[in-house]
Amino acid sequence: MSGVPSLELGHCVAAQGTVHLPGSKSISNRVLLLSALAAGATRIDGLLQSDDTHVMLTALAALGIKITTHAPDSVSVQGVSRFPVERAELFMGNAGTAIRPLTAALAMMGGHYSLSGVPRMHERPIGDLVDGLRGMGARINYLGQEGYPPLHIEPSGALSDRVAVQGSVSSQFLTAVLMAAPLAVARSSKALVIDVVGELISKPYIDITLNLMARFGVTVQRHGWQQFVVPVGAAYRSPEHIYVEGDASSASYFLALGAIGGGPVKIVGVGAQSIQGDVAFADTVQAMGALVKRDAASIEVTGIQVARGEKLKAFDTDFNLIPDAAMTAAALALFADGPCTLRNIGSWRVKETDRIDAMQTELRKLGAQVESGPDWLRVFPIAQGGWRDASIHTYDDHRMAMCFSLAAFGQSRVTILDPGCVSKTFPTYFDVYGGLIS
Ligand SMILES: O=C(O)C1=C[C@@H](OP(=O)(O)O)[C@@H](O)[C@H](O)C1
Ligand SMILES: C=C(OP(=O)(O)O)C(=O)O
Repeated sequence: MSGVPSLELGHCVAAQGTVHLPGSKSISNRVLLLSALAAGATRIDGLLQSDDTHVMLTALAALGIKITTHAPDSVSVQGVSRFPVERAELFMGNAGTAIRPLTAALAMMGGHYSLSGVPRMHERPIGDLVDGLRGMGARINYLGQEGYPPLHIEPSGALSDRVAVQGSVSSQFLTAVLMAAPLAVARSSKALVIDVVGELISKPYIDITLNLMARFGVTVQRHGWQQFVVPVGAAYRSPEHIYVEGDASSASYFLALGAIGGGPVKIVGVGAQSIQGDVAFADTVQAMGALVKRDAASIEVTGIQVARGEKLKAFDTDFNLIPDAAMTAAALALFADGPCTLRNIGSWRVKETDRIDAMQTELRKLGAQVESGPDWLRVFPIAQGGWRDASIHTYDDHRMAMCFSLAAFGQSRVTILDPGCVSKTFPTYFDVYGGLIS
């Protein structure tokens, strides 16, 4: 798909089949970094192969980490207590899960590093993380605009045993400090107390972080969402083998396809035992009227209304806990029986693009009435005869491309521009999609 300027989607009436999900982006990038910082070697299977994991793998290799590839989705990482390479310029693409945790780890480890990304990455805030790290003694300078990458990191003196991190712009700042914390604990021989300032968003991603840190031998003491303590003696130990479960955000497109395309669509790789918050998107499609069956590691959706010629039920929902899968709900709203409101999604404005503006602009092209505010979006379904043919801009945002593939179930001709942008998290998305629809 890479390099293809556009993809015209045929009109679809049905979706049915089984999808084997690619590995979770959030888990893959966390596990890669934790393996690099752990005593011993870790074999990782089910690793996501995409732009976001590619930049993390490339950065770790540039830092001197030994990575052996067994198969495209299987690597072994030899952990270190200090990165062997003490001077490096690292390119982080547009991967929030790479640049933010690596910034914290590099700031606490010593060495001279610069981190940069694609132009959009230089518009995505990192100031709250840098302020927190500077507050504990790290030396970080901005190479461009204050508050945004690119950054330069220098070795610091003693690090304090207390750090405050703002949680209201991105949970990735807290994740970054948590994952790097054992490095600070090792240097100071004191527990590290992390205070969260402001209302923490996207909380389930912190659960992923704590779960994986525990699998690498570090148990964080947690006081609600306000304070986290990483104890004296905390040090990562390899669990030897980690299997990465399927990506729950990627699952959302297929859950939605099952709902609007009749199904059954079975998604293998995430299920009731998933550690990812985005599996809760199955509750959204269920509340909209689809039939959902959950097993430990799979979910099956049947769009029972489609057979009855009914529409999906409208919703008015706070999506703060699942900001990525929430975009799929905005696309599903086109097929609802009334206006659908997505609330508490302000973080959309600082992701791959301003997703509130982008969604509004592109949904309107199809004929939908859309309203929005600083942190909300309301989508009115498109009535019979109201659909318009449209070329959908994707703003280099993988989720825009994947969400708008659902519009092929409407009554217009839909063309996705720059479909290759799905390579950020799901390079084979349109092949998998093509195998389900008819
Ligand atoms: O920690 C993570 O793996 C992620 C956290 C979320 O970001 P925010 O915390 O910025 O909402 C999410 O949108 C992103 O795709 C992945
Ligand atoms: C926000 C996203 O990515 P990132 O990890 O770059 O923040 C996303 O994948 O929707």
